[in-house]
Amino acid sequence: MKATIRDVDVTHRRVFVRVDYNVPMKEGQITDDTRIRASLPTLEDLIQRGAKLILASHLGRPKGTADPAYSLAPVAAHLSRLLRRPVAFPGQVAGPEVADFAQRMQPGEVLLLENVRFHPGETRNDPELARSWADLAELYVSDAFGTAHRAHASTVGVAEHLPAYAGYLMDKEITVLSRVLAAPERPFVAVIGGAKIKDKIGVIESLLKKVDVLLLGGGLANTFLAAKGFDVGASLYEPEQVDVARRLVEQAESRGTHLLLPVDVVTAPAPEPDAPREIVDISAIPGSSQALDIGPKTVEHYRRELMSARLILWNGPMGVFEVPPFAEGTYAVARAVADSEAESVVGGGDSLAAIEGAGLARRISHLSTGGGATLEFLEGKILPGVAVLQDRA
Ligand SMILES: Nc1ncnc2c1ncn2[C@@H]1O[C@H](COP(=O)(O)OP(=O)(O)O)[C@@H](O)[C@H]1O
Ligand SMILES: O=C(OP(=O)(O)O)[C@H](O)COP(=O)(O)O
Repeated sequence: MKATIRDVDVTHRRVFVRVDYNVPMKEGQITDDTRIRASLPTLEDLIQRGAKLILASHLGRPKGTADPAYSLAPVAAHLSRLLRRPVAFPGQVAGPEVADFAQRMQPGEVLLLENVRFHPGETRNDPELARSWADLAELYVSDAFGTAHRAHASTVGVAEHLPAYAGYLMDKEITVLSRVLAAPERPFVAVIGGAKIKDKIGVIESLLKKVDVLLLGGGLANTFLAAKGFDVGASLYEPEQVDVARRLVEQAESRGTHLLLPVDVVTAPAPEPDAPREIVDISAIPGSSQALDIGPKTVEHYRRELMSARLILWNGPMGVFEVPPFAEGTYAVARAVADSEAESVVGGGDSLAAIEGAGLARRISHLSTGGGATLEFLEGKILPGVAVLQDRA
C-alpha cells in the first residue's frame, strides 16, 4: 500500500504534483480532457487543505526543446476553468523565475510549469533538473499513473528528494489494478485488441495465467489466426510473431484457459470508408482482402462470454474502429462490457475513445487513465513512478 495525500499534513506547504496531462489536441484545442478531470479530486483536496500547488506534466514527445505546438498553455487555461480559480502559467519548465514564483505562493494557489519535456534533462532523469524541482517544494505527489512506467526527472528523480505520496487517481489505479491481478472475481474475462502484437505479448502471456477466458480481436488476432494455420490474405499480421502466438495458444490449452479468436471477420481491400465490405468465415478470407473488424458471429460469442463474466478487463479495439464501417465490433464489445453486471476495467486510448463515443463511460466500473502504464502494471512489472512513492506506515 502506498501512502496517499490523506496520510500527510499539506497545510501551507508547497507540493510538487506530477500529473499526466498528455491529452489529445487538435489545432491547439483539447479534444478529450479525461486525464485533466481525473486529477481534480487530488487538486481540489490539496487546495481545500491550504497547500500551494506546483503542477508538472509532459505533453507529446517534443525532443528536449521548446516547441509551441506542445505548449501546456491551453491546458493551463482549461484547468483554470475546471478548478474555477486562476492557474499561473509562467511558460517555463524551471529556473529562477519559477523558483521566485514558488517562494511567493499563497495557500490554495496553483502554478503549472511548461511541458517538462521541453527540457532535455526530463527524459534522461537529469539529477540537476530533479534537484531544482525538489528545491521548489516540500512534498511530492504523483497522480501521473499514465506516465508511471517512465523513469524520468519529474516522475522519479524529484521524488527521490522529497517525501513522496500518491494522489487519489494514482491510489485508485493501483488499488483497482492490483485487485484485478491478485484476487480477481471469476469468471475473469479479458479482451485484448489493437494492432501491435509485439507490445502486447507480455500482457497476453501474463493474463493467460490469470483469466478464465481471453478474447482476442483487432490486428493482433490475425497473427494468432495465422499461427493456427488460417490464410489471413492481405491482413495486417506479424509473420515474425507467429511462433510466439503458437506458443501462447499451446500455453492456453495446457492451462485450460479459453483463448477465443474470431470465427468470422469483416474484410475489405483497404480500411477506407467506401471500400466494398464482406463478412467472411476466417477460413475464407480472400487473398487480396484485409480482415478489418470482427464479424457478427464473433461478436455474439464474445458478448456471451462477457455477459457471464464477474470481472472484465478490456484493452484495444476489435478492428479499425476509426473508420466507421469497421467500428461495429469494437462498439459491440463496448456495449457488452457496459451491459454486463461484471466489474469492468477498461484501459488504453482507443478503448476509452470507443466507450466515450458510445456514451457508456458511466457504466464502466474503472476507466484507467493509463495505456502503456496499465499494460505494464498488468504484466506484473514494478512501475518506477509507483516504486518511488512511500509505502504506507
Ligand atoms: N484488423 C486490423 N487491421 C489493421 N489495423 C487494426 C486492426 N484492428 C485494429 N487496428 C488498429 O489498431 C490501432 C490500435 O492499436 P494499438 O496501438 O495496438 O492499440 P491501443 O491504442 O489500444 O494501445 C487502431 O488504430 C486500429 O485502427
Ligand atoms: O499517453 C501516455 O501513454 P499511453 O499512450 O500509453 O497512454 C503517457 O502520457 C506516456 O507518454 P509517453 O509514451 O510519451 O511516455
